[in-house]
Amino acid sequence: MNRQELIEQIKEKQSFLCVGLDTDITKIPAHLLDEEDPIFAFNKAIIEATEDLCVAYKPNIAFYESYGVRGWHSLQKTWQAIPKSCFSIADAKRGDIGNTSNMYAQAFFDEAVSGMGFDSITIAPYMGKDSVTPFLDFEGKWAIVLALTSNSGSKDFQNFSNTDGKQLFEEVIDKVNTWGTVENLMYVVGATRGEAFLKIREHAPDHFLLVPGVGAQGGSLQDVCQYGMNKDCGLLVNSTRGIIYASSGKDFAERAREEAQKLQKEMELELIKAGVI
Ligand SMILES: O=C(O)c1cc(=O)[nH]c(=O)n1[C@@H]1O[C@H](COP(=O)(O)O)[C@@H](O)[C@H]1O
Repeated sequence: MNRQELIEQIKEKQSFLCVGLDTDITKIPAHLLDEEDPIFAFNKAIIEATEDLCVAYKPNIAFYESYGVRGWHSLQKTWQAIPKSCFSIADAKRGDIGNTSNMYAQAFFDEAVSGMGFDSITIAPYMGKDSVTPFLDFEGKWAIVLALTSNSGSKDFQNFSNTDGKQLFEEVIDKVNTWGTVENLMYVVGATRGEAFLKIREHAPDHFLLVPGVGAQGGSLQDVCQYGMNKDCGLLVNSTRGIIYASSGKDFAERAREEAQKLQKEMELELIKAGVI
């Protein structure tokens, strides 16, 4: 999916919600455990219940690879079940020397080889240019680079500053900007970082930002929008546990839909407030 198509989806659905699919077999409703592939059965039900309310899905790869071959199967079926009108994110946080990054890109982007063709992948940029550009070389695909993350450990490195006061996450964005464009690069900025979005927008005014951390991690959607929204919206706000584990009973999909709908309604107001729709 390209940038224009993503913006159109946001306007049409009046939503910039990304539903995280971090599916933990110990947390899914007991009745699904009788299914041949409980993780996929859960994901399929969540996707069917939320696809008109969100514009993206983000399976976190750890929740699949931890089950070995069975997990990769569930992931592949989940990717196939994501509607083509939704942006798909392989949250894999990869990045290695160039030829290895190229193999990671193939694993998540090249359907003919791996059976999966995600639109995008999350990337840890610590190894620098040759670890990121192999993902950007895939036509029509996106690299979503970690900039300022939502977790408490983010300050260990990301806020490190040089003598001019420029922080590492700012340097990351300035440098990575020179490797790609607003058409194939996004940045991860945690919803828990509030006013830091002002600084992020100084460095990346037009890029889309993937924003995890609302819901279970307590980030504020209103703050994110106040400081981070641009004229095209420019935000994909993720919630995972707050949606997919809203209920552990037979009503899990309906309850997930209710939680997604609450966020969609709030997002609609923010899009109107910012003049995007
Ligand atoms: O790259 C990510 O998606 C990510 C970056 C970040 O800074 N913080 C963060 O929580 N995430 C991911 O976003 C999801 C958040 O899930 P919830 O806290 O349950 O909404 C998880 O899959 C995390 O791995």
